[in-house]
Amino acid sequence: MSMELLSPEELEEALRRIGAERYHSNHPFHRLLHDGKLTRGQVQAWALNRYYYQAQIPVKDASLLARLPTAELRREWRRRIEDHDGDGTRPGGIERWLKLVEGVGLDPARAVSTAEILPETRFAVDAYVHFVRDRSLLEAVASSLTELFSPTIIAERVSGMLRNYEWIHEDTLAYFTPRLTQAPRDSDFALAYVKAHADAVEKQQAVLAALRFKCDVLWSQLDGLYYAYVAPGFVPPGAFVPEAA
Ligand SMILES: O=C(O)c1cc(C(=O)O)c2c(n1)C(=O)C(=O)c1cc(C(=O)O)[nH]c1-2
Repeated sequence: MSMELLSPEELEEALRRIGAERYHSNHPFHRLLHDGKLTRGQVQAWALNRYYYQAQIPVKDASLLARLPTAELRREWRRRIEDHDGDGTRPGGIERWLKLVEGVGLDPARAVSTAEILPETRFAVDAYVHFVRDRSLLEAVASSLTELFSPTIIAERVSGMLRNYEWIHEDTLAYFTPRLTQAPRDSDFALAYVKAHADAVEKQQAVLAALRFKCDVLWSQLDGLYYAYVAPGFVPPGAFVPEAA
């Protein structure tokens, strides 16, 4: 790996290469999900586990927000929290994810309790929250950059799932529609921040490592789902067990 100072454009290219190699769009569970190869119980397991990620996103954003030094930066980041928590009148992402859980046939209270999620989900999501809390502000911002790649996977997932599961309807997947505009807005801001502030070799290397870490957070959640619900199918004690189809 070269350890030269990259131009901002080269840094962006290096970040995008990490996404091309490591983003969870390359995971076999994602393919099975959008190709219609999963049973309803397996899709339920995905929705139930992914809820924990959704629920912790504003928690990690609140810890990041607290460290931003200016009103302008805080205003920008605050929007992310509102997107997920809602404003008391319009539902936010957490509430919309619960509609998805309900839409795939599970009681949303089972997602909210988090009692039945996989240990991999809990460890990976908690590691993300702790990373953002404990690392530099620059690394924390950089770890959100997987969102550069999410519009593509979301478009793939939504069209694939609507095409391939007759029991999934458009309103079930409504969670994802606002993400297609929120994610580019958020990641454009984070990318500009990172390109402006990663002005030394060590900072650039830390930024690249932060994005690799975050790809691992997403990847290991799908690994957990695959191991428990696809093959070999070892569901950890206490975790969600799909009803027999
Ligand atoms: O559907 C997806 O594949 C996907 C991926 C990601 C991501 O790349 O972290 C996020 C989301 N969705 C998402 O809905 C979301 O709100 C979100 C927030 C963040 C973040 O790191 O701050 N990532 C993501």
